[in-house]
Amino acid sequence: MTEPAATETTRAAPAGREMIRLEGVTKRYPGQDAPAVGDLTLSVRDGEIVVLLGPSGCGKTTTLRLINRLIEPTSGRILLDGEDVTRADPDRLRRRIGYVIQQVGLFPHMTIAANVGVIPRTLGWDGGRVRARVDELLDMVGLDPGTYRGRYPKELSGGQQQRVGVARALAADPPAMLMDEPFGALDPVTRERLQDHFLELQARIGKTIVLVTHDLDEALKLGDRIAILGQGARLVQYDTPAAILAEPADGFVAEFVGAGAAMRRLRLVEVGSIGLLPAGEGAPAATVRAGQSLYEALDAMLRAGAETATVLDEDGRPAGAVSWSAIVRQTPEPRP
Ligand SMILES: Nc1ncnc2c1ncn2[C@@H]1O[C@H](COP(=O)(O)OP(=O)(O)OP(=O)(O)O)[C@@H](O)[C@H]1O
Repeated sequence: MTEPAATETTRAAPAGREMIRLEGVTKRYPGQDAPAVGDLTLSVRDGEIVVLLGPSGCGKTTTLRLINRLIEPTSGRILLDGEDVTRADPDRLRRRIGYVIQQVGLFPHMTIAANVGVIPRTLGWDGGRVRARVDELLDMVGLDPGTYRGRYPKELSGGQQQRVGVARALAADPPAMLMDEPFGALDPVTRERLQDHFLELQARIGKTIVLVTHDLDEALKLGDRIAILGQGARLVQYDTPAAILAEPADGFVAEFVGAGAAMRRLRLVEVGSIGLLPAGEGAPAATVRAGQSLYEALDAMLRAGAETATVLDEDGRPAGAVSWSAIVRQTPEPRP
């Protein structure tokens, strides 16, 4: 029996035009023998989230900061929407690229509204327009403008400050956004919630995003594509989360994705995308929605002590069933 090819729960990488391109980019810090970034070529398409993933010190942050020229390359070219920005005015460039960092970096003595409005004010927008934009942005990141506009950063939780950081980065509606460990400083529950919110937001605004993390699960969850970097920002593999888990390019990547790659892959495959069995009679012990992942189906089965789970369609009606053995067949061994 042939089953339809499984689809990923993550959004397919948009096939759009190239928005960011690094071309043979090298960065050598003074006094360092090896370059922090050595001859890196990387292309990011319009509207996709690319995650830079790799061990500590491999050059992720340096790569990110080269894109908005907080760090100047030793050699190579960086293109934004086809334009060589290596010689562009850095201030103008940074207005076209939002930047979000782990420590948020809000101005402590300024209200939330003033923080979010920094760039529009530098651009000379009038007061009314800045205010309207600030309220729109706070709303967009899930903070009630009436409640938060006049507060100071220290009066907000870490997660709320992070949302303000994102609002500020989006203020001038830049086509691209750079995010350096944006959820790194948050507790696990807040981090999960903000990641989900971030994906919902991105589904609406479709920015081109380069995000740095050293957390594999974060990379798998957020990335349309993941660039796995080795020392000196050597591009070891650049592919979708599912492809990286299924076919690690070499021993370095295999070790990085580690044991658990097959389990992690289950999170990326939708229940509804594998061939379903007919739904059984009577009340099901375990149920799962078609849009949930095989991981969640397995979890429901384990909790119910059942070997199958009934799959419900959007209206909550049984659409079929998924079995333990069908899930096992969907999970090929990663290549050694
Ligand atoms: N300003 C600097 N001067 C000299 N060397 C630097 C400077 N900044 C970074 N480096 C070196 O460049 C290399 C890459 O650093 P970078 O911060 O880009 O790595 P990273 O992958 O972001 O690391 P982490 O995950 O630990 O933040 C490291 O060896 C680091 O010590």
